[in-house]
Amino acid sequence: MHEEREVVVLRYGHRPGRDDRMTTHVGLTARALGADRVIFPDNAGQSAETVRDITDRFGGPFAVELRADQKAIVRNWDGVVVHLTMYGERVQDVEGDVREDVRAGNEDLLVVVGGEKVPWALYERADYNVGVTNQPHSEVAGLAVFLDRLFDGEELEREWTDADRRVVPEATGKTVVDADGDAGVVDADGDAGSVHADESVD
Ligand SMILES: C[S@@+](CC[C@H](N)C(=O)[O-])C[C@H]1O[C@@H](n2cnc3c(N)ncnc32)[C@H](O)[C@@H]1O
Repeated sequence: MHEEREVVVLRYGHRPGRDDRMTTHVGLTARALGADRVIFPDNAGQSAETVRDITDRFGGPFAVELRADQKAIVRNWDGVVVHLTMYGERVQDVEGDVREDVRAGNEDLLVVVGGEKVPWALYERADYNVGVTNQPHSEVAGLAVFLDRLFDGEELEREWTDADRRVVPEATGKTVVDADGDAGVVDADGDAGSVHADESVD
């Protein structure tokens, strides 16, 4: 369901230090699983840098924005707003309606994931409060399952543009090649060589 409509992930709230890794992973997951853009709070500059760096190396298109006005972004969003929360309606019950709303209205979609407590106004403004199970877990897991449901798995087939490097899927080993495919082998940090299971396992 991609076409020209934008799917944007908003990370609502960020505690520097404590949330750095989680916020970075929200961005990486948004990118890997088909969103067009992530918006981080403006105190999450380090996470933004990491996600941009991965996009430069492994491809896009994917945009990262830092914004101070989280409340206003949600309030003024011109399109559909989904808020992921353990208290929401079951994803399996509403995923079709969300897809239909986005398609029918040719609307952009904002997917909001929280960190610490989110304001009640977000529950009220959201067109859908969606639970990926009604059990407490993590924004990264919730986002991954929601995006995969939204795109019906099609995001797994996505092609990447402007990548420096590409992972070669294989049963065993860690091979990363130039994106052209033929200009030598690099490892994930950009050094020459490939890493196989007998040499190193992270
Ligand atoms: C540490 S949790 C906070 C849990 C919070 N009490 C809540 O409202 O979901 C941080 C974020 O993870 C996401 N999350 C946690 N459990 C979820 C679930 N079962 N379904 C969807 N999203 C979830 C929500 O976006 C939440 O804001």
